[in-house]
Amino acid sequence: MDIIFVHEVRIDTLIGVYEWERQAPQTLQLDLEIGLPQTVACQTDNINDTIDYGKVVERLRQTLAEQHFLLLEALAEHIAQLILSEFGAPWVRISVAKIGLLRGVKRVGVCIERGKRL
Ligand SMILES: Nc1nc2c(c(=O)[nH]1)N=C([C@H](O)[C@@H](O)CO)CN2
Repeated sequence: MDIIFVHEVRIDTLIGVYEWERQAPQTLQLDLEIGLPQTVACQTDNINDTIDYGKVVERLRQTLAEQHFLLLEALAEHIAQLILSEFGAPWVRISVAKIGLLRGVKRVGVCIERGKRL
């Protein structure tokens, strides 16, 4: 299975379990690995035969402007299901991190995998 990766995507969104976190957006850093359903684009050189990572990032920004979550886990699950269903990927790994939230910690977050590696 071939994999498209999109690393260090920064997106501002309302996220968090505490009231103060729902007053102002926080910057999240996302890393995505997306399994490709087929390898045909390697031969055809055609964007229509693969998953366009530009469209993935655009869709991420759109959905996180519209939907807000309490937990990083729920946000990661939402993104994973969106990529599996809308982009036809068989497998995804999604990491979502808050930056500089805890003193002395660069990033905190979650990483989930969904679907099947072909
Ligand atoms: N496993 C998790 N732990 C925590 C989360 C989370 O989303 N997943 N969130 C918080 C708070 O929102 C935190 O970011 C603010 O102090 C705490 N722990």
